[in-house]
Amino acid sequence: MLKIGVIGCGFIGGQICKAIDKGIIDAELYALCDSSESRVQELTASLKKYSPTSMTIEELLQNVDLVIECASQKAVRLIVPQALEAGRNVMVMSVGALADEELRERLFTLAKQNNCKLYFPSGAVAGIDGINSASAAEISSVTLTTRKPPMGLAGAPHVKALGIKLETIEKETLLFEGPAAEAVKAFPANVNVAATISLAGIGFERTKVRVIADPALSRNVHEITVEGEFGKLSTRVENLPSPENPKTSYLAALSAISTLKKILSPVQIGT
Ligand SMILES: NC(=O)C1=CN([C@@H]2O[C@H](COP(=O)(O)OP(=O)(O)OC[C@H]3O[C@@H](n4cnc5c(N)ncnc54)[C@H](O)[C@@H]3O)[C@@H](O)[C@H]2O)C=CC1
Ligand SMILES: O=C([O-])CC(=O)C(=O)O
Repeated sequence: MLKIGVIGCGFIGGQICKAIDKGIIDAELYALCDSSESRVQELTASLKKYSPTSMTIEELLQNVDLVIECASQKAVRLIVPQALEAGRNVMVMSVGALADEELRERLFTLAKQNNCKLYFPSGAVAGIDGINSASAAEISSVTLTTRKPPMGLAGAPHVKALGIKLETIEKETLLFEGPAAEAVKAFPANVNVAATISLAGIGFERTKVRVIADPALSRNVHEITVEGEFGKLSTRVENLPSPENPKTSYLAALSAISTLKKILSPVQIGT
């Protein structure tokens, strides 16, 4: 049975572990790692079937078949190269880290050299399947418009750097417009989806992103528009935010669970 190690025991990590524990994913939950040991202990206590071992990153990488990163972009830089060098397959949630071209090339090269798989779930958006298909021909433009309740953008470097007072925003306000390469640095915990879209489509420089704070919203809304030789594609999701971490949408955790099911299934549906 596939041995899984989860790095990051927050909302997404918790949902993945609970899905394995309930038997929704036919794999063994072997190890957990978090910079906060109390998070590991709380999550372990909530499980019924498995009692995964709390490990350091180095121990975890030596003991599992599949490493799941659901921690932070910083953690991707630290963990994923080591995991690939150790010959492990890796699922990455903090995809924004791959806006760094040097890191991206290094990870893709290591995956190839070590015969490993790197998985990037669709996350909180719909339409990655269509972008994948469309990219088999020319794509001329890709735009992501992300709207979140203002406090769902709290702590973002862009918000801090510009001194934006999110609590005083009274109407829909455009906070950022620019390439995905800049968006994922400006909002590292809000638009990882822009990185996934860039990887699937036309890259981090040509993918355009708009981030809007809207006090009228209670959901995280992501709209994608793609034009190319295939025609035009538009998607819109209205995501319920996680009650534990309002920056993250529930769909993002479900996409990780769904990707795990796909990895384990002999039947593959969708691009
Ligand atoms: N690809 C996508 O569509 C989406 C990606 N994300 C990203 O996925 C990641 C996880 O999201 P959530 O579960 O909502 O976050 P969370 O904040 O609920 O949990 C993250 C956990 O990782 C731990 N952590 C952080 N850095 C670490 C490190 N270097 N080593 C070990 N543990 C570390 C934290 O202590 C925390 O327990 C975040 O980076 C988030 O931005 C979130 C939503 C959508
Ligand atoms: O969960 C979401 O709505 C999107 C998100 O935070 C991200 O892509 O980083």
